[in-house]
Amino acid sequence: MFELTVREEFAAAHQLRGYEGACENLHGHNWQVEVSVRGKELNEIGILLDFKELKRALREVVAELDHRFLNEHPAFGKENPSSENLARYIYQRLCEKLSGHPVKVSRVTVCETERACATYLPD
Ligand SMILES: Nc1nc2c(c(=O)[nH]1)N=C([C@H](O)[C@H](O)COP(=O)(O)OP(=O)(O)OP(=O)(O)O)CN2
Ligand SMILES: [Zn+2]
Repeated sequence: MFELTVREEFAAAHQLRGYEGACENLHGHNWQVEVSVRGKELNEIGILLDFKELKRALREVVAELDHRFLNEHPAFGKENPSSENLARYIYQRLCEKLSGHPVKVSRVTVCETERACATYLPD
């Protein structure tokens, strides 16, 4: 089994509805996103999935979030744009984009800061 990992970042604002504290107020983060995919079969030149393709897919997903007020994004109309929900959303969008490739998304980590991260791991 092989695992590839790529990273991206985006800047966005959010507020956590129902949070008892300052995080209920509008504020922003420079979010860091780390994504890993797994697969068993390498192609004829020894590649599981071209990093270029993986980075492109992640950039496309991140572009939908960058410089947005995340609470107004359709995915977060009801669910809070917490790091946990963002990680799951990015996982779901990446699965769609990578469906034609011989890999499975194995984890998505979203960090609000260097010291606070949430990871979504599919069952
Ligand atoms: N499990 C989660 N907890 C919190 C989330 C989250 O998405 N998942 N989000 C927040 C807020 O977004 C807040 O902006 C972050 O709060 P915090 O990490 O406390 O940020 P501080 O800079 O204030 O951290 P300190 O280390 O306490 O200074 C809150 N929790
Ligand atoms: Zn926050």
